[in-house]
Amino acid sequence: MAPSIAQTSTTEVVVPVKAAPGTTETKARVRRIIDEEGENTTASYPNYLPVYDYGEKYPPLEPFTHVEHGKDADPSFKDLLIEGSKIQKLTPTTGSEVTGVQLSKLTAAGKDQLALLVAQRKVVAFRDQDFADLPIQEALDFGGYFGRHHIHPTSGAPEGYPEIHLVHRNNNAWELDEYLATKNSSVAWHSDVTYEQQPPGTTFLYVLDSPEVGGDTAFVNQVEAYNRLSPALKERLHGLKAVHSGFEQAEFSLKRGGVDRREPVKNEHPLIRTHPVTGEKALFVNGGFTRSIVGLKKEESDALLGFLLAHVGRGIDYQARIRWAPKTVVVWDNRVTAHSAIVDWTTGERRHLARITPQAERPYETPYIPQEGESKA
Ligand SMILES: O=C(O)CCC(=O)C(=O)O
Ligand SMILES: [Fe+2]
Repeated sequence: MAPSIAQTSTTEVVVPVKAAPGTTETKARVRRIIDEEGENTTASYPNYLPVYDYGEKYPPLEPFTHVEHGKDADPSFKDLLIEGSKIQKLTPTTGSEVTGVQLSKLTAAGKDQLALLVAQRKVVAFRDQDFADLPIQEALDFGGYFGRHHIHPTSGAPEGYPEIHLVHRNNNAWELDEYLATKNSSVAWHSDVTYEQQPPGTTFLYVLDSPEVGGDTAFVNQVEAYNRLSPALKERLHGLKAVHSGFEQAEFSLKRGGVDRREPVKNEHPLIRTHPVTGEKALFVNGGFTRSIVGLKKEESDALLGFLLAHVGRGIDYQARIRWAPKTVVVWDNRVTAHSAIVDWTTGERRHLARITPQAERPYETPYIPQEGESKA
């Protein structure tokens, strides 16, 4: 029977392993899903099937200077939204869909404009892309323009390309049942790997296989989530920091027999972060990794964080939901959004996506300034 991939509480992928990790033979440590499916795998992109290398251990990430290309961008978008292309808003505040643009053909100016457009719209779906058909290294070279590649500590990757994070399920039905036995919903809002000191910015997810119906991805706009707060609460939240932790993800992975390729870390980030390109402020908390608010007692922290996460989670009036048509590449700004897979298909169809995750600046905040019409009282 084909293996199934279990989902962590943060929707990151964990390997299903039958053998204990940490054996000494290097060869035995590498488990390749295609080996288990056999050469007759029905994956459209077998080169993207996940490999988990138990032998690999990476040193801690070093700080680096992030170059934010969105700052250099021409706001006319003339090198991105070229003649014949079409852009359409998905909702008034959040998300756009573009046709008639081939991302892989963009010039440097076009890529700068891509970073700007994504910062403004938060998430943009590009249809009819050749991305998945490129050699994996070319896709990585493209993504590397936007920042240093993040290598995920626990997820599977295509063989030889640890910079690619994979989402892969091919026998969803029982897994969803198992998941829903203890949870009411599969929705798990998160921003990616925010436990890192420099979490990702402009991020790419492209589809390799997807169910005919279902398995969409939802994105919520955390600038809008911030804007909706009262001036009094905004002012109070400024200056506060929250702890973001990767320990639970690592623990979960190991418990399931998966890998942990780097020692887990915690980092403190401002609760309200400023986007370096738009100057917008965003509520920077997420259910995947934000654990507590620094300086508050436990009950206070739990209550405030609980309110903020519930606020983001019910923001259907500032979300966009992307349907994965074949050859779609979704680009989003992880600094100002959270997202969740929607695990709603029970047909056993394969869902297989690849993520390229350039890291960005260390989150920073700028002081609270009342918006026009806002008074603190
Ligand atoms: O499966 C999805 O729709 C989203 C997966 C995810 O959270 C990610 O790749 O960052
Ligand atoms: Fe994610």
